[in-house]
Amino acid sequence: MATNTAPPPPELLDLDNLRAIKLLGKGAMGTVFLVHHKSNDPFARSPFALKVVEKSSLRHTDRRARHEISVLSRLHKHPFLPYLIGSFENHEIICWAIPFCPGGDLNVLRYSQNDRVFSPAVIRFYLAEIVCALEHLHGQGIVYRDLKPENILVQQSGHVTLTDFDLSRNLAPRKPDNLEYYSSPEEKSLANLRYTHLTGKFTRFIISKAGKRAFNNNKIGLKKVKSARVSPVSRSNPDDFPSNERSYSFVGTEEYVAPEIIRGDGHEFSVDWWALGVLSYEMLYGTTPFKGKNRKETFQKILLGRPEFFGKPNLLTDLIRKLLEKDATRRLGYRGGACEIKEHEFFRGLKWNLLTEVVRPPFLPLRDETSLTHELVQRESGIDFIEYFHKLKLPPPPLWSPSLDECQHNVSLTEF
Ligand SMILES: Nc1ncnc2c1ncn2[C@@H]1O[C@H](COP(=O)(O)OP(=O)(O)OP(=O)(O)O)[C@@H](O)[C@H]1O
Repeated sequence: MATNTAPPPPELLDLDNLRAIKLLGKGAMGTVFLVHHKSNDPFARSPFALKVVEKSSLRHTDRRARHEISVLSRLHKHPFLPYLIGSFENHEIICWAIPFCPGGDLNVLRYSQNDRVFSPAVIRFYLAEIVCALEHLHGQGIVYRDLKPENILVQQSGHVTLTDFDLSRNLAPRKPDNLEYYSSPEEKSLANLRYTHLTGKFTRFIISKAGKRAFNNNKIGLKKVKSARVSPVSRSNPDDFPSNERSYSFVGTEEYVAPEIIRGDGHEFSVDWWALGVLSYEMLYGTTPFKGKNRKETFQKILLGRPEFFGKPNLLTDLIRKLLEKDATRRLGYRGGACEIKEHEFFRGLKWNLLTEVVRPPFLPLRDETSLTHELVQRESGIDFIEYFHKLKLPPPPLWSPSLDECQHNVSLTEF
């Protein structure tokens, strides 16, 4: 799927020459603008998205931003992944430009459907593209760790793009003839140290009576969580273990987080296949499979609960069941990676190499945003980017339209 040509070096953005046309969104880490080059592209015919992260006293925000930039710089124009157009850093901000996706995200799109679910044919299309994107990431040694509908954007063409790589991690590729994972003693002791903080908070609620019973009677080799601690620091430096086979960080998004992340067993690429199972379930039924009343209950369900399926079993429910296997080593995709998932019967007959050629994906953005952007620029409704950014330090403008407010948003676990 990826092109073989090396990407051109990302340009150093000239902020004085950029103009913010509108605010695209705001996440926990950054603010995303639609911008254009004032001199090279005065009519904003090729606008792009600019993610701006304010530097703060918390050093890890800067690190996460730089990590995201470094991951993006490694993604060579894959059809379902963004690439780095350019970046800039000064004493106040770190920002980087990526291609603009005018179709919103899969969460908003799902909420716009009747019954707030997608048909199996639509699910098949989106899953196929996401599998290709994850395959490419895993091939680069990147585990994504934040797959959720909000992070799947729709391009003008109707094809998808994964976004938001600040939770991703570099892992050493799996050794094919050594499928069992053993971490080095050094890594384990370092991970234990890092856990000390986070697990303290986490285990206090996860080790409830039911949890204790499960941990004691575990059938799939659950490691007992030490009465310990778990550290938010784990998220702060994605490169602490540059060539690990596993990561011990506690990251992800509550309803999407894999059991092995909660258990603290160490995790690797198959956490993305678990999240793919959760995503498939949500697209099919309009709700995630392990949603509880609160975080504690959600995590207990992830560890102990079985996903409930409605109606007759079919190829899609079979795929979901195999992705939602709690034992990572038995999960679809663990041994054979993306190939194993592509070979599932649900995708039978799909021409993987022709996915990008699909000219009528299930949904196309209603209006060509480029012409809308052009109009905004003509009316001079754009604001100078630097000025706009400084104004953000004042009380922020409303970020979401009423229709967006209706949507539930899955928020990444940034800190524990
Ligand atoms: N390339 C893009 N094209 C269009 N909109 C985008 C693009 N990138 C991001 N957005 C919008 O900006 C919002 C925030 O972006 P993003 O999720 O990358 O920020 P974040 O701070 O990393 O978020 P998080 O809270 O998940 O860590 C997204 O939900 C999306 O609506």
